[in-house]
Amino acid sequence: YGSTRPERILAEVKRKATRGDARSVVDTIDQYCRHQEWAMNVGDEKGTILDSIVCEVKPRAMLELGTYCGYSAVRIASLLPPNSRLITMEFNPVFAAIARQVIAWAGVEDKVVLIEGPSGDWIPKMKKEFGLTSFDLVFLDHWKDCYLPDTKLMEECGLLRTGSILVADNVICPGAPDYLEYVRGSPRYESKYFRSHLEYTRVEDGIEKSVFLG
Ligand SMILES: O=C(NCCCCc1cc2ccncc2s1)c1cc(-c2ccc(F)cc2)cc(O)c1O
Ligand SMILES: [Mg+2]
Repeated sequence: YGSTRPERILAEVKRKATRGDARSVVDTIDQYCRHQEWAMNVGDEKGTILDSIVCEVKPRAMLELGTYCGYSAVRIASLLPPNSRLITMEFNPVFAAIARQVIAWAGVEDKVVLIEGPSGDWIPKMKKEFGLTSFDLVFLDHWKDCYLPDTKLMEECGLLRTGSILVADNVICPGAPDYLEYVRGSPRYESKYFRSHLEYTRVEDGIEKSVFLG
């Protein structure tokens, strides 16, 4: 019977990573996905860029769109200051179920809230549901053609404040051309491209960091 790739990643984490050690969970997934089977985690190279931005911003309230197996949620949560929280959103219930277990194994479940469902449904509800005023940092790593509409929706719902930072994965591969054009062309954003590679490959990819100017 065929297990799914996320199930095989979880099995590897339970076999090789130390419970409660977020770093070992991240390293185990990177090793597995580099040497056994590729998977769409942000990965070690782009992950280091993400880490530096999380450490610089020290977000109290952070949103991740696209959880997958929980790799970046664990990476981010392990760097969050006390009393801060990552809300991570996953559309696919199979991915969400695996991610919950990966997040628990890493011992970061008290910093992470995983919500299931489509971003378009959730974004308008988030202020009320979570008693939020705005997000300090948003990591976009979900459907690439949703980056732009969801960014506009977050603006409309007042989830971004002057200084809120958007970090977008995969702006080259698979690519988010309409999103890039928007954040780079809009006077309401100050955008910067961090050149890197598609996770576990030599293919060019990159991360776009965009500061909302209000
Ligand atoms: O699609 C990607 N990631 C999104 C998965 C969609 C998950 C969603 C989450 C969610 C939450 C709320 N509302 C709606 C949605 S939809 C993705 C794909 C590649 C890639 C690159 C080269 C390839 F040859 C093949 C795949 C690499 C990456 O780093 C990715 O992130
Ligand atoms: Mg990605």
